[in-house]
Amino acid sequence: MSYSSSNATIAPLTANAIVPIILSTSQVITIFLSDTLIDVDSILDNIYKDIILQQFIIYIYIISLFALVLLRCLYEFYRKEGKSVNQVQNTEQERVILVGCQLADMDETRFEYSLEELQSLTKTAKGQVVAILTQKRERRHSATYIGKGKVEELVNLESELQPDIIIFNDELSPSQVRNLSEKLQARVIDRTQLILDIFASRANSKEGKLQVELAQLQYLLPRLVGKGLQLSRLGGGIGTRGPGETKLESDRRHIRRRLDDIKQQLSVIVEHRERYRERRKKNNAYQIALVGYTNAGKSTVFNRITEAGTFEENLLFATLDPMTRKMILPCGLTTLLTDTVGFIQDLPTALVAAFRSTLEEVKEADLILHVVDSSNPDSFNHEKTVYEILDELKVEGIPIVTVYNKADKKHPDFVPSSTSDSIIISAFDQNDLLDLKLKVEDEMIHMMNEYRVSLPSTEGKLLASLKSDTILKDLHYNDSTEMYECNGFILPSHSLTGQLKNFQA
Ligand SMILES: Nc1nc2c(ncn2[C@@H]2O[C@H](COP(=O)(O)OP(=O)(O)OP(=O)(O)O)[C@@H](O)[C@H]2O)c(=O)[nH]1
Ligand SMILES: [Mg+2]
Repeated sequence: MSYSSSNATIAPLTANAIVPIILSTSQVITIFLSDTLIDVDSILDNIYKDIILQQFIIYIYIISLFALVLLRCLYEFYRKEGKSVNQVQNTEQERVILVGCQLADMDETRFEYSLEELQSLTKTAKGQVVAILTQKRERRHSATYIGKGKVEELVNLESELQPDIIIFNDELSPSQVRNLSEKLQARVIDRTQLILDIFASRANSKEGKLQVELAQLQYLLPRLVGKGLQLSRLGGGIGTRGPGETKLESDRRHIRRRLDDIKQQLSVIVEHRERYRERRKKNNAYQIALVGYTNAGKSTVFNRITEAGTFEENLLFATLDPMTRKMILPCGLTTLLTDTVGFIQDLPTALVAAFRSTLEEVKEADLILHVVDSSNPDSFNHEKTVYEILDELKVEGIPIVTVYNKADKKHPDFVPSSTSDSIIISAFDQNDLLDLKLKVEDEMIHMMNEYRVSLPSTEGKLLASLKSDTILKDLHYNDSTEMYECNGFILPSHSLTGQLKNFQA
């Protein structure tokens, strides 16, 4: 490090040693040069000033260095503290009591599966189930969901187990929530709120966040009691999480304004998505959609046949945003595969509405791959639920292949029940995935028209398109005619169809 002055360059740490030498020699220099052009005193004055300035700068430098080190230490200390506080918050699970009401027309196993599912949902929302309380009733109690005696039982259980939250297995009416909350200390939420909460913590894209917020506000609006009620809902644990930074605390009027705003923003995104879809259609892309019950293994299949990086986890609703990737079939044909949000029994209507635009992708598909988890004892009902939701979304006339997944741990009672074409695979088995691709190829051929053309060698571009855009079954060069003889299958709507007519064999 060096210090520069107008007269000299002096290393700061040697400056003090130089000063006495300069002082002792200054008189001699003054005698010799007294009558000369150089004023030695003024030179020495300047040197003194430089040295004082230099020392001042060194002190400032050392002080700043200390301050910086101190600040860094404080920053590191608080960063670590903050992290450990967050870690505790993340790992600290909320204690949950689940409450279910089995109606007379609901069979025992169905009810058990729905409670198991509620447990999985609670686990996904990072809750810890400490007790499950159930009751059989003709119909749900209009004021408190479960009967009076059962509510008393719940109150006692609550004082014994001290849960943070009590989750009811069905959607509660606003008055049921109110009445139950009056009797219970813990937060009362229903299945819908739990699902909305999971969606809120999963939403990544702008569209996903807006859709979840829309669903949450639509759920909240009829539940606001009184004008101007404040809902301080953020940061309170399960059932209180909002999408992104948006606060869910406000009055009705504000919520309505926000709803309009979200709808407006979503319509812009939907328009963009539609344009994108049109473009894909124009490019003759063959579109395949993966649909299925949550946790069936859609993203796992998607990742392994397209080598994309979609979030796959043994949690419900791992995927919220649809994702599309290229999938090349063994015949060389390029298709577009879309992974979608999982379905669930009693999917909150607000969510179905909010995710309608996302699921529009499915309506546009040429083929649907319906993934079913064959290891789940309730797979039959899962399949049924998916069909019901597809009906609700008005997905009609699209061929469906049922993909029974998780064959490696198939449930002993599992029997394929699909009336559509089906295949049993394990997403972890490469051969099975190849079989799935061949199955897709087969399905496509059923929808295609056969063509036979003879192409002159000058039609290299068309030949390349036939390879990537159609299923080219046979291609050979005929020496005598000097033509390429091609035989394959093409979608009736494909733009190449017209061109091929000119070269029909
Ligand atoms: N044993 C076995 N596990 C599988 C198979 N396919 C998927 N899984 C597991 O099932 C779990 C759920 O898989 P995902 O691919 O996230 O399921 P998903 O259908 O995309 O779920 P959502 O996004 O929630 O709708 C993960 O733990 C996967 O590892 C399979 O063939 N065999
Ligand atoms: Mg997924």
